[in-house]
Amino acid sequence: GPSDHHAYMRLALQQAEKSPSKPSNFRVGAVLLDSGSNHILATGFTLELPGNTHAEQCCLQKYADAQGVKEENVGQSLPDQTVLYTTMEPCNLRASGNRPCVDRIVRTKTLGRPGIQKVYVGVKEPETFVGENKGRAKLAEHGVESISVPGFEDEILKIATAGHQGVQ
Ligand SMILES: Nc1nc(=O)c(N)c(NC[C@H](O)[C@H](O)[C@H](O)COP(=O)(O)O)[nH]1
Ligand SMILES: [Zn+2]
Repeated sequence: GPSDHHAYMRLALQQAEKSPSKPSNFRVGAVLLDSGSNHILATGFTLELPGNTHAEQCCLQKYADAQGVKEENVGQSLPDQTVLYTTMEPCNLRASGNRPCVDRIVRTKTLGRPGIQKVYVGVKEPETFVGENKGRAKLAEHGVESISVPGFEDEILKIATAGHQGVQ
């Protein structure tokens, strides 16, 4: 129910606080969850893993590692009712040119596996780096529902932009 969504978004926010601040990205936290059993599959935060990684990407990579598969094939190992909580909506374009998380999420739907069914989002991505993020529509096209979890916007953005120029 709604209180569960708040609890998981709070957990994602706690992950974001672990992220080192960097002026060229946002500090984001994410939680990969089997909503059928309420078992947390993985948590992640921006830059947790080496290689300019995103929070959502770290969740997928960590779970893939635990399952002994490559991240690109992680969809085959995800439980039937997998959802993702992320403090900021998944990126649809990255200034670095690295593979966006929307593509990584869509890629989990493969070989008849349901992959990530829903993405619970704390805030939309600010237009700081790549303009308007239109990833929600792309997720919807591929059957991934995006659901807003309100109430944490100020905290999320404060954490996300720590270390940015001109932010107190
Ligand atoms: N949802 C989300 N999770 C993250 O962990 C993260 N860092 C961003 N940030 C989005 C922003 O658009 C990109 O951070 C910049 O476009 C720079 O791109 P890189 O991060 O260097 O690939 N967004
Ligand atoms: Zn991303």
